[in-house]
Amino acid sequence: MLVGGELVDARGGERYATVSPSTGQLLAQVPFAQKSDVEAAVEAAERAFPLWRDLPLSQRVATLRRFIAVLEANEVDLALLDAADLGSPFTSMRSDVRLACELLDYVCNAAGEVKGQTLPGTGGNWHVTKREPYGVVGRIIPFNHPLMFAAAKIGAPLVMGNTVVLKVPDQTPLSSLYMGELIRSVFPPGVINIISGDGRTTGDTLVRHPRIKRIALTGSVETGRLIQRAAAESIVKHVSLELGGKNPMIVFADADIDKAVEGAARGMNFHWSQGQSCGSTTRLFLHRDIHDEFAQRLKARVERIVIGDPLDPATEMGCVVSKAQFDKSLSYIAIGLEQGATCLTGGGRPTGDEFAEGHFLRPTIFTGVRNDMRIAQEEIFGPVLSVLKWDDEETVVREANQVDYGLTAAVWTRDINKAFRTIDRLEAGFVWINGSSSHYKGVPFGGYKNSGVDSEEGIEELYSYTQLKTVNIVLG
Ligand SMILES: NC(=O)c1ccc[n+]([C@@H]2O[C@H](COP(=O)([O-])OP(=O)(O)OC[C@H]3O[C@@H](n4cnc5c(N)ncnc54)[C@H](O)[C@@H]3O)[C@@H](O)[C@H]2O)c1
Ligand SMILES: O=S(=O)(O)c1ccc(CO)cc1
Repeated sequence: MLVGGELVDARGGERYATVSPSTGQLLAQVPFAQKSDVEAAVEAAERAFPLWRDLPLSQRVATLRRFIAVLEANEVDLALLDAADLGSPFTSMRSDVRLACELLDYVCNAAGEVKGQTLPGTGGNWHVTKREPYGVVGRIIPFNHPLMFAAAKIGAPLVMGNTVVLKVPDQTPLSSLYMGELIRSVFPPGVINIISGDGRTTGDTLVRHPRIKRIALTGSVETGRLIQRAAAESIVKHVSLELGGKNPMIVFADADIDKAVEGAARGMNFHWSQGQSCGSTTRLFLHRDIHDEFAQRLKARVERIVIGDPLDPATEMGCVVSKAQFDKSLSYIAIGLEQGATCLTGGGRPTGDEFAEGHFLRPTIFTGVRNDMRIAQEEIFGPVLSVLKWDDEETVVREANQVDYGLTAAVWTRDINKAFRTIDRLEAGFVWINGSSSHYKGVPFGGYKNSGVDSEEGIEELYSYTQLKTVNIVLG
């Protein structure tokens, strides 16, 4: 782990194993941070804060640019670690490193735009606002894009003058820990501290720390709720949450079917993450007139996806991260069948000896899904797509909204009026018209309803790592 500029183990020597999801082999024993280790990381971040805060913005940006250069120079090694630890394809993990660099580049460019205001004077006085960092920020990330989240999600708090304690994902810690080694000399000691461990001890200690006012989680709804409660039991905190989704993609009969079929396959992120993406469009609403043809074309499309060894550059889809995630997908496949849906393709492990040991699953499509079925309501976080048939606009919008989540949504039509009418009524924070899956540089991403609080990736994220101070200059 990286604490106060030093590479350290847990003080008591506690470690846990991380295992390859594609072969079952032990990859490494990594430090398991206990309460005293979290305390040490927070103290190191506190010590580093005044100097880092007082650096001119241009110097903080220059430091982040050196960080980007280190990531770029180590793209292959970082991507290999993620492919081995997570099971996603090496080529996708290389693009994750590049995405992290792009997101960091945006943060560097946008930082100068985070400004205070001058307000109309009262009685000759001046009133100005300024933005100040919080101090130590606790940043907690999930398993599905390990390096990308570890690198990109520390950019905004750091550039705004905070120091950070980053808690890396339990299942996929290797690339984040290696990143700690690589950036040890880039940042002054204690500005960025990187700790590994679990949620219950390591994450919870960080969340409850009485001198951390600002906590940010990317993770599940369940963890988001636990964190809101734990934070509130400690002190009053600013908690931002990027959580799960059960995202609808609505295809009208007039849509460009070729593009929409590709959009549905890409929207599931079979290629990028085996469906383990919060923004995946996992509920596909097909208009009755195109339903059968569309479903058949989508089946043919996903059956062409090359499943294989995550380390092989030719692989398009790897395996899911753990036995728990594998079993969860299989149990939802069983539930889908039990509740009367039809498995159009997939439904289990691919055949072949090379798939016997790993957590490999075929892309799975269910048709005949009703909105009240569990596979239409609950986040599976695996390669399982639910297809629902629709007739009238009002019903499809109602059903699209009839879930507890509200992260992304997609609408496919050639009619701009239909498109806007529909997106205006969809309860989701990030909506595509004739698109899916993509994030765009500088464009905010965040959820409605149980999918989160606040947004990231746009200027609002930078503001969210500052607190507002109003200064009254009394002249009268
Ligand atoms: N909205 C987004 O941008 C986004 C992006 C990726 C993943 N996700 C969501 O993340 C989930 C999958 O990732 P996961 O399984 O790693 O999520 P998770 O919620 O189980 O874990 C996320 C992180 O929280 C930590 N954690 C767990 N319990 C904690 C606690 N009580 N206190 C403090 N920290 C705790 C974990 O150790 C881990 O580092 C899915 O629900 C997915 O939708 C959301
Ligand atoms: O794959 S997802 O989890 O949906 C995801 C979330 C955020 C970003 C960029 O920050 C990329 C992918």
